Amino acid sequence: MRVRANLTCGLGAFRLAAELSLPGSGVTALFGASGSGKTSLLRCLAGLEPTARGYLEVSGEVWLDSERGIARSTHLRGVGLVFQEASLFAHLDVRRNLEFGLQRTPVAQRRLHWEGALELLGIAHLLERLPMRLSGGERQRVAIARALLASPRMLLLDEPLAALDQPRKDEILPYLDRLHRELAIPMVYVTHAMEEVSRLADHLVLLEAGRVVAAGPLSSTLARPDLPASFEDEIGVIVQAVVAHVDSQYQLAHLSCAGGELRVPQQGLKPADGCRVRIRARDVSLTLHEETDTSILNRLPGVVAAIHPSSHPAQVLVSLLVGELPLVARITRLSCDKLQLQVGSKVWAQIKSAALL
Ligand SMILES: Nc1ncnc2c1ncn2[C@@H]1O[C@H](COP(=O)(O)OP(=O)(O)OP(=O)(O)O)[C@@H](O)[C@H]1O
Repeated sequence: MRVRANLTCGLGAFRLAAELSLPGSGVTALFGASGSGKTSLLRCLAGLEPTARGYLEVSGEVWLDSERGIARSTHLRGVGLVFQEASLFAHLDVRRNLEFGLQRTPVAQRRLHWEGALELLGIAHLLERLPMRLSGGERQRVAIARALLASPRMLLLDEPLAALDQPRKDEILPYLDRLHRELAIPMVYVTHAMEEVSRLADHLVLLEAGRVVAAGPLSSTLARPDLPASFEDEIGVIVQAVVAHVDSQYQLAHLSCAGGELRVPQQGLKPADGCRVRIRARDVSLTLHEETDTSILNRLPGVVAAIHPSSHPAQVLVSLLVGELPLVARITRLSCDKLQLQVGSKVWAQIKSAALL
């Protein structure tokens, strides 16, 4: 199961040209600045863009092949769409909105059933409410459930959290996490919020001016030192970790990961919980010996794997291996020379900030 695409489309002066190979399940994030073409690409996948040309194959089915005159319409592609504003029918209660999703798919082709969708999105208690009596987060959960009840072959989400304030985002993110774990269909998630990408995505596509400038598994793509300058602040790694224990006196969670132990401010985690941590290159500094007289808690021994130029001539990006954990540090070229760093140098990575996602 894969998504293979080689798409172009022209919208006024803007031209999208995207070649992609995405996994057949899990979340692919389309990330890029405003106007980079994220929504246009999503619309091409959905069959909503009449100027789309090229080739698109999803899980072995050809949805678009301009050379062979194939252009499957949106409703035959079987995509679920969720937009920034939940487009529920205002005059229908939640139950009838959901039934609308369900009725779009014949019984024999239904893969997610009523109870399953209600449970997955935590909306069973909302069935009798009208959309105007739901919070923004609840509305989006209903919109996602409605899209899923149509048993789509691909779920496309266009900035589903962008219209929500932070508490509503925090309310809905755990449900998106569950979708991600429990659904076996590809999900494509458009956002310009790196926190959402880091938390939810398995695969990342970076777009700039209508082009794919990098694509691949989330952490290795973000760790690439050759990302265009506009993405340089995002360079770093996403670490998979497990809570080893929680220090209740200092409210720190001790996390075990491939590189050793990390300590991060506790956020309701329990021992054995899995979590993700984002460590940006700009938050990692290097020393030759372990510095113990420092406020920085997270200090890990590693070996320099590569040194790359950065988009600013004053800086370099140093790729490290801390045990089996790759890390990237952005330091000045001057410091790199002063510490005489080279491939194989032993260093201590000081992590100034590790964001729990
Ligand atoms: N129908 C249209 N006609 C002309 N230009 C369009 C049309 N739709 C989009 N564009 C242009 O195409 C470019 C890409 O737009 P798109 O919405 O795909 O970007 P985006 O990355 O999703 O941006 P944002 O994050 O702001 O939503 C923009 O410059 C936009 O102005």
